[in-house]
Amino acid sequence: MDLVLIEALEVDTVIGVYDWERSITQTLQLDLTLGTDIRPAAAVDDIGLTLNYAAISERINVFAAEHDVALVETFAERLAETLRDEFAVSWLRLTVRKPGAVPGAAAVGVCIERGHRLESA
Ligand SMILES: Nc1nc2c(c(=O)[nH]1)N=C([C@H](O)[C@@H](O)CO)CN2
Repeated sequence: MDLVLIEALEVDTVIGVYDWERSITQTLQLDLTLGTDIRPAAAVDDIGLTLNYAAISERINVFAAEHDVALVETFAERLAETLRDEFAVSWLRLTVRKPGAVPGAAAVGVCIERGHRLESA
C-alpha cells in the first residue's frame, strides 16, 4: 500500500463542549495519511488516477466550515467517513489536534485509523 500525505492542515470550525466554545471559531490542525496505490498515476503521470491532495484539502476545509460539533472525536469520525465515501481511500489515519485547548499542552486531540490496509503486489 502506498500513502498520500497531508500534514499540519489548519482548518477553522465551531467545536467544543463548553458554552463559550459554541459561539466562536477555533482552529484545528490535521494530519492525514491516505492509503492508495500510486502506481497507475505514476505510470502515465495523470492526477486523475491518484488521490488529489489539493482537492481533499479543499474538501476538508468545506467540511470544517459546515460542521459544528462538541467533541474532536465526532469531528474525526465524521470527517473520516466523508473522505472514505467521496474518495478512493482504502485506509486512512487521521490525527485531529486542538492547539492551546489545555494549559501546558501544545495540543490535545485524537488519532484514528479506518479502513483496511491493502498489501502491495
Ligand atoms: N476527549 C475529549 N476531551 C475533551 C474534549 C474533546 O473534544 N474530547 N473537549 C474539551 C473541551 O472542548 C476543551 O477542548 C476546551 O478547552 C474538553 N475535553
